[in-house]
Amino acid sequence: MTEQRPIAVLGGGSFGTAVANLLAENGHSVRQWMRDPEQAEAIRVHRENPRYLKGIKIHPAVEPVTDLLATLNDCDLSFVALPSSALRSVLAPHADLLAGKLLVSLTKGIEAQTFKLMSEILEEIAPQARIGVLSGPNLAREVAEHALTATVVASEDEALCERVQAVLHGRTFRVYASNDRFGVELGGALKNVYAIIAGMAVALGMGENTKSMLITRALAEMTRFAVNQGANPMTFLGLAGVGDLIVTCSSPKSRNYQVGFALGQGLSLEDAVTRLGEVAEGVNTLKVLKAKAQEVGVYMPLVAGLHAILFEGRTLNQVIELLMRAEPKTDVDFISTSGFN
Ligand SMILES: NC(=O)c1ccc[n+]([C@@H]2O[C@H](COP(=O)([O-])OP(=O)(O)OC[C@H]3O[C@@H](n4cnc5c(N)ncnc54)[C@H](O)[C@@H]3O)[C@@H](O)[C@H]2O)c1
Ligand SMILES: O=P(O)(O)OC[C@H](O)CO
Repeated sequence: MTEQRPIAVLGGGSFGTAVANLLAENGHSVRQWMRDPEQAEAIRVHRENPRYLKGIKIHPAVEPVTDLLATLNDCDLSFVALPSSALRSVLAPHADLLAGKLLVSLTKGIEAQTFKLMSEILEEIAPQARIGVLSGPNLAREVAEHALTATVVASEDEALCERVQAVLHGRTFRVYASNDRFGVELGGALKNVYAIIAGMAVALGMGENTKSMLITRALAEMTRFAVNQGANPMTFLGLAGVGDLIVTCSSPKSRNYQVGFALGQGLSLEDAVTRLGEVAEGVNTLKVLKAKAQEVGVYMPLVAGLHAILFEGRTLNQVIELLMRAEPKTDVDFISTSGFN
């Protein structure tokens, strides 16, 4: 059923645009808020977002807007697709408008100073709001081009999940539900770090065995950390865990993978990020995750290895030597090894 009130999408980047189009194609009227009036005007006139999703037609029911206050007033359901570095500063000044509203974060990052996930920030800013997250193997361009795609909406609020499924579910976009908001959101944030490593491995010409080892050991690390933080490890077997890890570690369309690929080609981190010109959340996540893993005593050798290369002056060969010669471990953490002597 078509919603009476418009639905808001906050963020003028590639994923905000892809989700705004999906909502509009499902018959909803959409206000896509962006900070840049010139970008809004360009979309209004040309019906395209050339900087972020060149070649994708923007549906007539998507209205680009720059008045955040009016947008939050007019809409009771908002999808938040802002970079993690901007979410708090954009929404905190409007906290009083958010009580009772439905806020769904699409952002896959961790706040640098607090180690908070985006829905935790939303909760802090707007304790009276109803909060959820959407995460999964969802490359924006493929979503916009109608590649068959699945995602997960997660919240303790079942009615919120049903509403998101109702507005977003469509012919090419399938929305599964979960009540593990923390696990789903953590999966989306953590996988970005491993996509950088995977991109590097490809640029360096590493083999298929290596790529498979990387993805599988990444999943082991992510899950180990998540369990330490109180998440349900089973969530990591789903779309928002292994699903998103696979797509981001295998696709040159992923920005995090692209940063890793550029690093593997010999670019500095600064040049790799500049060349990308879009958000690659994994760079910040790597810094905060390395510190957090150390603080809570979780063994994350891939995270530590990438951090050592990018921020501690270690060479790739030194790190590979360390990783490969590390003390042998058991394969899967959560299987009892009591049968071993
Ligand atoms: N692109 C994808 O395939 C994809 C898929 C799923 C989730 N995500 C997540 O969505 C989030 C947004 O990513 P994206 O791909 O849309 O980013 P993007 O790089 O395509 O665009 C970022 C947008 O945010 C805007 N922005 C930056 N700082 C801002 C600020 N202070 N105030 C207001 N707007 C600001 C930019 O102007 C731009 O419009 C990220 O956390 C990303 O991990 C992206
Ligand atoms: O382009 P990336 O690396 O931000 O990844 C996009 C999505 O998160 C993939 O699910």
